[in-house]
Amino acid sequence: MKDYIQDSSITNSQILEKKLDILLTNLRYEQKQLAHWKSGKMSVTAVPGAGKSHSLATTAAILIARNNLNINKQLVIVTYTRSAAMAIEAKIKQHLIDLDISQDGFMVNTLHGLALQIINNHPNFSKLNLTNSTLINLTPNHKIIENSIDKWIDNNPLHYQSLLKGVVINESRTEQLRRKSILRNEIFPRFAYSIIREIKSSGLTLKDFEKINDRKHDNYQTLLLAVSLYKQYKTVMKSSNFIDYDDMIHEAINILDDSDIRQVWQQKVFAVFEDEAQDSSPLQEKLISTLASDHNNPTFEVNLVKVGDPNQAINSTFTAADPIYFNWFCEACKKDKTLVKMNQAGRSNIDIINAANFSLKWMRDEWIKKQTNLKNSFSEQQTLEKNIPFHVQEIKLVDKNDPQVNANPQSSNPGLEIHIPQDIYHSIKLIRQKIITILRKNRNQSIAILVRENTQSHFLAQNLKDFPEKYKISIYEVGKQNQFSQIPKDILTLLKFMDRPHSLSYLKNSLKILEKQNLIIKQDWNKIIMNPEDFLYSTSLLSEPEKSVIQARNYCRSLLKAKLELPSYYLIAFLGTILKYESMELASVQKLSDTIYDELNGTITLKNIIDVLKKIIDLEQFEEITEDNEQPYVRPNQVTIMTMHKSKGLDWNYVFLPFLHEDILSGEIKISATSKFLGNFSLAEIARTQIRALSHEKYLSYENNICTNEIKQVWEQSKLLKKAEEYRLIYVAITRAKNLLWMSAAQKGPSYWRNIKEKVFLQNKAPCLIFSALMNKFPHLVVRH
Ligand SMILES: Nc1ncnc2c1ncn2[C@@H]1O[C@H](COP(=O)(O)OP(=O)(O)OP(=O)(O)O)[C@@H](O)[C@H]1O
Repeated sequence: MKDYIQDSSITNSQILEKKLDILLTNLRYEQKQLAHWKSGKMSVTAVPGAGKSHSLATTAAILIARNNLNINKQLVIVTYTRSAAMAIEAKIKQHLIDLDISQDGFMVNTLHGLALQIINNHPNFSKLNLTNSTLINLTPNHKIIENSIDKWIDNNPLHYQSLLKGVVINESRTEQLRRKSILRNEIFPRFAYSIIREIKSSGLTLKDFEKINDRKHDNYQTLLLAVSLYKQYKTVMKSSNFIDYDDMIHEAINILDDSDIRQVWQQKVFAVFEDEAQDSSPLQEKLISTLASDHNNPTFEVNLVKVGDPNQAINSTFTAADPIYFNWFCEACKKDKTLVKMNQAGRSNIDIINAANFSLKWMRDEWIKKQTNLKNSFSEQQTLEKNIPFHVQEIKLVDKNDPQVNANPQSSNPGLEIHIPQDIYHSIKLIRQKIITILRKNRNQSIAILVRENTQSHFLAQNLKDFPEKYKISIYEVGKQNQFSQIPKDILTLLKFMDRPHSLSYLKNSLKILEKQNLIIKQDWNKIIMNPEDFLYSTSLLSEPEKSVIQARNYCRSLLKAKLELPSYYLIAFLGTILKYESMELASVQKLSDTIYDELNGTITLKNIIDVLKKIIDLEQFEEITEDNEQPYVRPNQVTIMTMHKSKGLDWNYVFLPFLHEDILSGEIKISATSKFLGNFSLAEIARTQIRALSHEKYLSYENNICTNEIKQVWEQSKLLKKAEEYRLIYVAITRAKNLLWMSAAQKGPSYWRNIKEKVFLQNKAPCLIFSALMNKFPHLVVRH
């Protein structure tokens, strides 16, 4: 390269062309198809590790250079998390620096960031007044949700009664009180939270919902309940002058309805590239396809490229994302011959690739088997077959002379180990030995232990805590860092209780936090605190409660005593001690306390503290103190402990997947015992499945029975979708490993992972189904201990 740069007869544009050629040559054949995109719609579906992010960044740089993109004509890249946006932006910038061209021909943004930019650019056209409104981060316990529920109950007494009645008839007054408390404080908040997000992202309007009025409904009229609660929420939000994150996307779409504004944006946008497109929703689709259209020729093909892997969709059971939209986009591109498949991946060793390919095929076959058992009508069966939530894909090794250094790394030992330790402590012992051996040989290796739940991360971290000192190996427990964001919310909950101890919900929420911190024992609080007064100040007329209840009561009483006895400026620090926070968490508590008192500027009362803290939480203004705010998940000589969900998009040399047990990885939706009077299902999940089905109807040419079927059938459907997502989660985890994938399912483990102390009772555990299938497929790699 240096030769031609120094050759004075070569012009700058020739040098640029040469550099672009090199960039292109360094892509694989499949990746080049993306880099050759010129206009129109294209879909790229790629196996894990195929280089989606890598080739997207290279393609962006080539397009920016070849089309002279600049601040007035930009390539827009949309991703789903801020960290992914930052990573892609850094890669593109580096290419542009190497190419010696300006860096303003592109923008990388999350969808919300993009929406905010549109709103801010046209403040006079926006109905949302971002300066006078409060942007809230919706949670199930948010006051707005509580208010919406209360209003809905007042306005819909008959519908409410039918829910209270449930399917288990019990008219006793105590039972009625209990049900009221559970509906109001448990079922409705979760229901409202999930349907609000689902409806908002569904792309459905209230008009769309009107058409379901005449259809048959289930006994609880779940869909109608969802829509009327949603309407109530909108009214309450409006009257409080609040907006939520999804309002911003709606508002950006509304602003773009204006033809002049649309023209400005469509002329500015060269094309839109969407990364992780399997996580898209109809609302997002609407915004980006508007931006990607040609203003002068609206019937022309959109300049839209979607890149994703449908088999890595792991957000659809807790957000409104749904891989089905990406699949449909791929189908459309296939017809137009603009579907690109990237099947070669250089990330992993061949044994890991074989395990991943086998797992995916097994998952798909299993799902089809289950689905066939659920045979509905013929037409439904056909639709379901078309919408199998696993894409047929096989990861292939890269060719010889691949541009990736050390592609498909080889090792003298197998790249897959399947262990069956005696119990979870034995698993830890094996993991410890293996890590020490790996890093003794080569300190440059990166290692991750991926688990299903944060409680398991914590257990692992506790059992590896001597590593930094004894073996000079760093331990990074990711969940622990993230728990810090919970600190202000937990403190607020306790303060609210201290302010109004007779509020049933405040008391219950506080008990849950004490429970989460392992300070008190988990129990059915609905029964115990039905009357807060009795619970807090029991009189001798009432029978002596159990020890565990007394313990909980003492904690609550000490909170109330602190309110009376401590100066207000000391309350937050006091709560940090009560909750037994550790050093880094306590530093965050101190920072929080300082921030609040600075804001209050002298007038410190409990009520004022609560008000300021609420504002801080709603505006997400508080940044906790963490060991490293950049959260470097992949580092040499470090063991990163995190959940499988968080691991998406990352890779490590060595990946450990311990505790692969069926009870935790079955994908069963857990229904709390207290809510069973409604039936053996989750009302929130029923509504989500129905809303999704209705939203799919917009793309299908016929009515989708799922939204009006009997609850039993809808529930079966919800369960299947959840199971499919759980399977995909394991697929994501498996495909993170480069050199070695170490899997285990111990024969004995705890029934409950929270707060595992020495000598906890262990019970027999069944391995999860995929683990058993892998054992059967690769018996020579199984180590029984
Ligand atoms: N053409 C290439 N030349 C060099 N390295 C490459 C090439 N393609 C991919 N890689 C490397 O392969 C690894 C995986 O790439 P990348 O992370 O882009 O894959 P991905 O498809 O986005 O993965 P995932 O599906 O897991 O998110 C990275 O280390 C990347 O640098």
